[in-house]
Amino acid sequence: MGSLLGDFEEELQEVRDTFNSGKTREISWRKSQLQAILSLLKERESDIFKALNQDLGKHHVEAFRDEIGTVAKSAKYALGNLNKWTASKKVKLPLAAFPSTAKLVHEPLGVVLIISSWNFPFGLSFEPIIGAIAAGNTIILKPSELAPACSSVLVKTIHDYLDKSAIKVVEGGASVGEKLLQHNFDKIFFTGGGRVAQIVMAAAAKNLTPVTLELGGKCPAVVDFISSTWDRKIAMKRIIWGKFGACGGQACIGIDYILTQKKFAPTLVELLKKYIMKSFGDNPMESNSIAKIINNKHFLRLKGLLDEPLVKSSIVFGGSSNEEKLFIEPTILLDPPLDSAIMTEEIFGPLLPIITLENIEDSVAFIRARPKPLSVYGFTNNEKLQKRMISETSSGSITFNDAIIQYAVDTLPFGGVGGSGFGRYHGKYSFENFSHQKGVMMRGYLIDFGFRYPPWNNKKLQLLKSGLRSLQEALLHNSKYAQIFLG
Ligand SMILES: NC(=O)C1=CN([C@@H]2O[C@H](COP(=O)(O)OP(=O)(O)OC[C@H]3O[C@@H](n4cnc5c(N)ncnc54)[C@H](O)[C@@H]3O)[C@@H](O)[C@H]2O)C=CC1
Ligand SMILES: CCCCCC(=O)O
Repeated sequence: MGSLLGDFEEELQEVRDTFNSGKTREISWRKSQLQAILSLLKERESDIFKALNQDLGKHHVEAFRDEIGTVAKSAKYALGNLNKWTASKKVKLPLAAFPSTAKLVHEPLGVVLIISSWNFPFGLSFEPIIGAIAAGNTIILKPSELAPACSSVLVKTIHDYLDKSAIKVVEGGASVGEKLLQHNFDKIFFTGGGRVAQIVMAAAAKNLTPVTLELGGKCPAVVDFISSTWDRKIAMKRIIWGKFGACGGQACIGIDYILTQKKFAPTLVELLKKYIMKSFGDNPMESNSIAKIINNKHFLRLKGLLDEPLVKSSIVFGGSSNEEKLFIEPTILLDPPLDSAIMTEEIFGPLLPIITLENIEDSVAFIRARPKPLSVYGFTNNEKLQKRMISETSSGSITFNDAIIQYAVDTLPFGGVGGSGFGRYHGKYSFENFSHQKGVMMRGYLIDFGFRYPPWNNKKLQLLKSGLRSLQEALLHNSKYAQIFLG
C-alpha cells in the first residue's frame, strides 16, 4: 500500500516553511489577511450567493445574514482587537518569586488543519480561519464535499485573495480528509459529526495534536406558557427561526425539539402553525425562503424519521415533501414516542417534535437525562426555572427567549460540551484557540533563598515554613517591593 504521506506533502511543506519563516507572526501580515477576507466577502458576494443557492437553496438574504455578514462582523472584530489580543500581559507574582517580573505572551501554534461542514460552508470555514490568522498560524482548509459549489468558490477566492503560501484549500471528502490526517499538524479544528470526530481524534492522538471538535446534538427549547409574560408573537417567530429559518433546520444550534406543558400544547401548535404560514406562506416550497435538504441521502434519512408508524401518526402539521426538489415542508409532531429515532437522533432538518410534560419544571430532568446539547433554549421568564436550567443542565450555551442569536456574539464562547464537542471559538476565544499562552518570567540575582536548596536540615524546613511570612512582613513595610507583589 503506497504511503499516504505522498499526498499533500508539497502543500504541507510550503505552509510549514511559511510558518517557519516567521512571516505570519507579523501583526501587519495578520491584519492584511483579515482585510483580504473582508475584500473577498465584498467583491465575491455574488459568487457566494450563487453557490449557497446552488448547494442549499439559500436565499441571498439568508446567505448574507448567516454567512457573509456574520463572517465580516468577526473579521472586523478581530481587526479591531488584534493589537490588544497580541500584546503581552504582565502578571502578578507570589512572594516566593521575589524579585522577578513575569508576563504572558500568545504565540501561534504553527500549521493548522481546519475541516468544515456543508450547512454554513463559508461561515464554518472562515470563522476558524479568522482565529487561526489572528493568532499567526498557517492553514490547510478542507471544506465539505457535500456543498461542492461552495467548496469550489472557497478554493478560488481564498487562493485569489489570501496569501497562498500560508493558507491553502484542499477539496474533497472522506478519503482526502483521511490523507490529510496522516500528516502532523499543530492543531486540528473539526466541525462535523461524532463518528468522524472519533476518526479525527484517533489520528490526532498519533502526534498528540490538540483538537477542537465542533459537533452537534439535540438542542431542546423549553416553552413555558405559564410564565408567558413574554411576547408570544415574538417568541413564536424566534422559535420558528430557531427551527426552520437557518439552513432549513440543518443547523447544529437549531432547535431540535420543544418541551412544553401538556395543557398548552394545542395552543402552541396553533400558534406555530400561524407563524409558519406567516413566515413561509401557504406553500413553503415555493416561498424561496427556506433552504432545501442538502442531498438525497439526508432527504431519505429525514423521511425515514417520519415514516416510523407511531411517529407518522403524531404529525399535526406539514409532513409533505418533494424528493426531486429535496424539499420537506416545515413539520410539527406532537408527542412522538421517546424511543423513536426522531427523539433519539439529531434531526438536522425541518421536523419539530413537541414533547409535552405535566409540569414545565420536569424539563430539567428530561434534558439532564440526555447527552449534553450544543445549545439549550428556554422561552420563559420564570426566574426559578431559568436558574435551574442554568445550574442543573449542561450544554455548550443556554439562551433564554431567543435561539441561534448567541452564535453572532463575539464576546461569548461558541462550542460544545460532552457529546456536542470541546474547544471554543468566536471573538477572542478564536484567537486563544489557535494560540499557545506562554509564561515568560524574568528573575533577578538581588536575593536568593538558601533554604530552597539542599543539603536539607530542619532549620531550612523552619525557614521554608516561616521565611516567606517574615519576607512578607519585610516587604509590606517597604512599599516599593510590596507594590510588585501586592499590586
Ligand atoms: N458545532 C458546529 O458548529 C457544527 C456542527 N455540525 C455537526 O456536523 C454534523 C453534520 O455535518 P457533516 O458535514 O455532515 O459531518 P461529517 O462529520 O460527515 O463531515 C464533516 C467534515 O469531515 C469530513 N470527513 C468526512 N469523513 C472523514 C474522514 N473519514 N476523515 C476526515 N474527514 C472526514 C467531511 O468531508 C466534512 O468536511 C452534524 O452532527 C452537525 O450537528 C454542523 C455544523 C456546525
Ligand atoms: C447562523 C448560525 C450557524 C451556526 C452553525 C450551525 O448551527 O450549524
